[in-house]
Amino acid sequence: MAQQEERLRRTMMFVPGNNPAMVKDAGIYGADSIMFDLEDAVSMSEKDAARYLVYEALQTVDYGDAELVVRINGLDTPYYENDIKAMVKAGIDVIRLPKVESADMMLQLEALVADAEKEFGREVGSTNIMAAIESAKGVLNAYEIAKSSERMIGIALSAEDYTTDMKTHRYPDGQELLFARNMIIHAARAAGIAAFDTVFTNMDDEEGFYRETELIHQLGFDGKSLVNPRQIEMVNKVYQPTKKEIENAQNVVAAIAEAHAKGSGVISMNGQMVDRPVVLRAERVMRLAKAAHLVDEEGNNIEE
Ligand SMILES: CC(=O)SCCNC(=O)CCNC(=O)[C@H](O)C(C)(C)COP(=O)(O)OP(=O)(O)OC[C@H]1O[C@@H](n2cnc3c(N)ncnc32)[C@H](O)[C@@H]1OP(=O)(O)O
Ligand SMILES: O=C([O-])CC(=O)C(=O)O
Ligand SMILES: [Mg+2]
Repeated sequence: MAQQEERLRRTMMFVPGNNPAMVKDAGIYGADSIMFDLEDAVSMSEKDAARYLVYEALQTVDYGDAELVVRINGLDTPYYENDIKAMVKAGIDVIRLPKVESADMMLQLEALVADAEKEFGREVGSTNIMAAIESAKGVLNAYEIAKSSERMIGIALSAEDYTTDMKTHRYPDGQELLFARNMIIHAARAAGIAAFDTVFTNMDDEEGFYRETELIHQLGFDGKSLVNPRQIEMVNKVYQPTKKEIENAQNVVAAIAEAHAKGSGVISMNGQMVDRPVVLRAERVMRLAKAAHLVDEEGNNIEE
């Protein structure tokens, strides 16, 4: 199982790699992860220019605490090798491979990333990878893909290509994605990595975006791929814990700290057994509450 430090990944925003203004300002909106796109947002004639622009931006722009991700071109294109070299050289945090259908594809990526790390003097193993699943075959192989490499931090559903492969399209109720979403969230959880839901492309349908975000939050996804900064606030709102959840988490964290101080791992709180899974859930609630600025670094409430 890939053991990566868990960080919040509620919002992973696509930024077209050929758009200098968007690339330069991508850090100001507060996305947890910024995903520069070299693939489908970039036309064939601009592939080299986009790679160069993103490479330069990674050297010069301060993106703060955001995780930096790049979606490279697929393994069936003439571009992916140059993409991998340039992005590893620039020190990208995560390489996202699109249209992944098998674990072998991730192993191919992993080998090229390791070669590039050696070539450019980066620490071997320092570049993380993730897979976007965009076909029936990819969905059926989701678990093999998810556990293919120690470098894997997550898998994402890419529903635009997936629904095309399935000979359907996207509907408002999302029924056509139920199987894929469930496969992906199970594969990710079983492999101990993050699960990302797909983009929502109708910028004028706020209600639909809210409903979809509520659904994927309920299913257990870590977050969503986004196409527009306006979507960030809504996702953060859905992922923000309630006052009651925070209070309960604060009590659990305090109680377990006290128990540990006395050398015990299990305690009872208001007649309820508190053990490791309860503590892990409470710690996640506290991370989400901190990210939403509802509690401070010590976990104390911040007054509104
Ligand atoms: C199926 C797939 O593969 S999806 C992934 C590939 N697609 C993409 O990457 C598309 C990314 N998104 C976009 O290009 C745009 O958001 C669009 C075309 C969807 C909508 O564009 P607009 O209607 O112009 O967006 P909007 O009016 O909300 O833009 C507001 C501001 O946010 C900026 N912005 C919009 N989208 C992004 C983005 N994805 N990344 C960074 N900045 C962005 C705009 O430049 C604008 O900045 P400004 O106020 O300084 O001029
Ligand atoms: O990863 C995403 O959600 C966007 C994408 O490529 C798709 O839907 O095909
Ligand atoms: Mg796609």
